[in-house]
Amino acid sequence: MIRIEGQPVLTAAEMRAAEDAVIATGVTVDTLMDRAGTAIAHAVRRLAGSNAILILCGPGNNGGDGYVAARVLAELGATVRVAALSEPRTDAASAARAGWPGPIEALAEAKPAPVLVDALFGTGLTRPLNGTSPQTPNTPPAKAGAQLGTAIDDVPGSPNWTPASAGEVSVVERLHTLTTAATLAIAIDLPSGLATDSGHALTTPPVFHLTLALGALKPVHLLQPAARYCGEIRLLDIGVPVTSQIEVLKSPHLAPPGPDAHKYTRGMVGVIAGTMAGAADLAALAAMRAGAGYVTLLGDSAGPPHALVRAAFSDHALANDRIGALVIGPGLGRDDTARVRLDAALAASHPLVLDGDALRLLDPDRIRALTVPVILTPHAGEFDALFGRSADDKITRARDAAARTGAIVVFKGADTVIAAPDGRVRLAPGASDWLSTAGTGDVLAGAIGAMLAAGLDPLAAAAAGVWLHGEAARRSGPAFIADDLADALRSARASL
Ligand SMILES: NC(=O)C1=CN([C@@H]2O[C@H](COP(=O)(O)OP(=O)(O)OC[C@H]3O[C@@H](n4cnc5c(N)ncnc54)[C@H](OP(=O)(O)O)[C@@H]3O)[C@@H](O)[C@H]2O)[C@@H](O)CC1
Ligand SMILES: [K+]
Repeated sequence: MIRIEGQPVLTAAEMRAAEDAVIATGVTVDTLMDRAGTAIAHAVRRLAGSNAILILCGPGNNGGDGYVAARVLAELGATVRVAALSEPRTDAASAARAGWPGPIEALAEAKPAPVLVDALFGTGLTRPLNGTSPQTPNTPPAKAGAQLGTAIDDVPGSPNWTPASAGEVSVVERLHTLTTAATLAIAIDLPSGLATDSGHALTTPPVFHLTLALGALKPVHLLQPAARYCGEIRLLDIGVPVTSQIEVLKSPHLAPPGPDAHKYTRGMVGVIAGTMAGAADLAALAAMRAGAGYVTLLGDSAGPPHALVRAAFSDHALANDRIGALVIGPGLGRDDTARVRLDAALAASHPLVLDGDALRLLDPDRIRALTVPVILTPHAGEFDALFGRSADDKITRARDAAARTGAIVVFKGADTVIAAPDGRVRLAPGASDWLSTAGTGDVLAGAIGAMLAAGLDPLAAAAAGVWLHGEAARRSGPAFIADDLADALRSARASL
């Protein structure tokens, strides 16, 4: 099981193309399914210990993976049962089922087990589960002592098999019931019911403890609301080479200051204050805690720390060519003073982090006309206001916005998407729900400002800022306030 940091993320079509490329070299689908099922079996065996396992198999290749996993688990000595939704519809899944020597129960009648493995639907689910299965398999006739090793003629599709006659079963209801009854629920590739690429649920699945992604991560594992159903995510290698412009965010390489460092070599950040001075204070504090050597706050400010250099807002103060990044937007306001300060900031030719009210005062064309590196940090409301609403998925929207403005776009949320104009994307996994409190966005803007001023390229700066922010939140536990979060950036940075 591979941890997900830094891993490429592929859409369903890209994953199929990667598999097809391997198949074109002479490797069969059955071989890939065998690798997938075997990897699943070993992972499940490690997690399940001696607990009994129930594997739910669907009609496609996701179900095929389930049959292979069942066979290998049985060979490994595990107590394993299989329940099927319907007949296999692919040759590979049929072959996999034929390789399972035990009985196959009807999903409608299967009793729970302590460990539940969902191999009903994977990347092939393209429409909602309508709640009923079209071909409910009948329970095979029970033979005395029928356990593992039962003859193959007991399974659906065999001469002894009789199709369902006892009505339809609600797939979704059975999945929920059996998952809830289990103490460990594992989804194969993705929880059944979720769309692979959009982050949406076609049908609401239960919440799993763990999802074993096959061959590569997919957007479903990172985008909300889908990701919250996946639980922990681990990647299983199935020998399919994959590359993508989209990667999971990973911890940044941030070198500590060298012996010849001084405050300016570590990066000077200018933060522009506005009507709500506290927001700019938070951004400035965050820039300092993230490691900036010198932070100056231009405009009215009152709070600590003493290390923050305060100055009146002026074109002269803005013209300081030591400033490596300007942060503008937190608490800026939208009045005439705010517009004057924003115009001056855009004219000052420093790399920019544009947040909050700055995003409300600008339009995409004006951002596109800027010649300095620019990082935008909109939350969903600011994003909609700037780029318009759209039904597209969050990755597509962030990419389009980056291409349109020429800026790095940090589309914030529980599933922050960072997109560059050249199409590269970084996806931040599993943000703390406690980040939903005032001022945390200001902290992010400041942290990104520190990274930009330190000389990281804009995508790396945005990614490093988001990572530090997420790690600081994780370290802060529950019920922190934005001031605590800014302070915790120090410990997040120290953990690298
Ligand atoms: N390709 C490879 O090399 C490898 C792939 N691998 C594995 O394959 C998985 C993808 O397999 P897959 O493409 O067969 O799709 P899968 O998710 O099993 O389901 C499709 C089936 O469900 C049906 N169906 C769809 N919607 C439905 C609905 N609402 N209600 C009812 N039925 C519905 C659909 O029917 P259809 O839409 O054609 O009518 C079709 O029969 C992938 O996640 C990974 O686990 C690995 O083994 C490695 C090698
Ligand atoms: K599944």
